Amino acid sequence: GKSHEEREPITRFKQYLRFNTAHPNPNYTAPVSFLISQAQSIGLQFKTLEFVPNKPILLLTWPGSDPSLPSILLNSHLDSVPAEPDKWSHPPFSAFHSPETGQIFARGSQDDKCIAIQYLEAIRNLILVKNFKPIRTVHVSCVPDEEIGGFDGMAKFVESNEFRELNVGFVMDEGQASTNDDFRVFYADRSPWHLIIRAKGAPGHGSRMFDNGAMENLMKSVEMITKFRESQFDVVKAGRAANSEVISVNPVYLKAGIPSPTGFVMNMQPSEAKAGFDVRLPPTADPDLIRRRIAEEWAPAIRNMSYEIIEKGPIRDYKGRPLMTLTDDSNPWWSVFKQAVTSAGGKLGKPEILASTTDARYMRQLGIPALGFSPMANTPILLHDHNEFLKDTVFLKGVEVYESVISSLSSFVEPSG
Ligand code: MET
Ligand SMILES: [Zn+2]
Ligand SMILES: [Zn+2]
Repeated sequence: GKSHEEREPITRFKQYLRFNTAHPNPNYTAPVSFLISQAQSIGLQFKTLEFVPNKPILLLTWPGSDPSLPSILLNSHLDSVPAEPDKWSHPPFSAFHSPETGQIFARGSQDDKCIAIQYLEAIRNLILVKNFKPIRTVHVSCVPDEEIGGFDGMAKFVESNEFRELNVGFVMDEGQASTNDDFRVFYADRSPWHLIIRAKGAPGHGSRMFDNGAMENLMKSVEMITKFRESQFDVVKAGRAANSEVISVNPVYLKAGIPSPTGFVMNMQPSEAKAGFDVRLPPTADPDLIRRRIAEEWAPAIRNMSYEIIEKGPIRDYKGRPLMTLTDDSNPWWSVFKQAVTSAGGKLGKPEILASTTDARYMRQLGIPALGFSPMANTPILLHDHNEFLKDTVFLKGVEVYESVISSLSSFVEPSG
């Protein structure tokens, strides 16, 4: 059996997982109070910033001995995507802990409540057990609304004086689980667009065949988009690129038809139809090419189509460069990070582009190097999925890895001269 001490980090993880932070109505107040009480018990400084009412940003600070050096920021988000409880084997905010397998089931267990608690547990051990003193100041930020684009969260934070005053030199943010022994590390995210295409057309009797109906117009577009999607996916299936290195265009909704009390009117062809797509662009993709394709092929005005592209955040940094952090010897942070993972007994896979998107893009936009990392090896990738879980042993190993990473990053002083 495990000692009481060993179980405590798990207890705190489960407590944090039990706050219902799912959109569209995430509870931010309770988890922020909980994290503040954790920070107080370790002796960290804390403050909350509210750039938008009821969207708190929690900032915890562990002052370094040389506050003139750029600081380290460890970021995570407070919010979660929704869950469909009926489709889960345990309620998504119960943090059910299986005594047989050690799996802890909860929405947010992988994405990304694990890292918030791991950061704090690692810092707790460094302060209370190892009596470690950082040279650089270490900040932990817990931000709202990442899952809906971060506009009222990280996007506001990075524009603030409070952020500038932190003088952040290097950022760690969330990554993704690994299904093998290696940990994964991410140097860039794909940029998300929401694409909505609308078709208009002649209405008519359900029995009639005619040209240019709204459904026909929309479905022609859906076919073309499907072909494009297949062309990208074929590159992945042929092993010539990773999922995250191609452009994905996935249909997420279809809306058409004339509602009736029992469903839809079946003998009328509607005059309007629309479809929504989640589009993700790798950092080096040319957004203008895809914009042109949308205008000319996917939603051409000549087929009575219109469209809306909602760009969810920046795609280039302040100098117009793709949002990427270097993972070679020219970036000293990379070497320090890599060495720290290795010395904790971890193995790192080849640095990757993240298929999804994180708040790290807002900091990369400022030119600050940021790596995505969630130390979960031998774990199925369950973010945004049913029955999201993390094993207790994997969680605890992650705490050890962060102890090494945080102590190394905060001790790193660039050789002078
Ligand atoms: C609309 S921004 C997207 C944020 C979310 N983490 C995702 O990758 O889907
Ligand atoms: Zn996340
Ligand atoms: Zn997510």
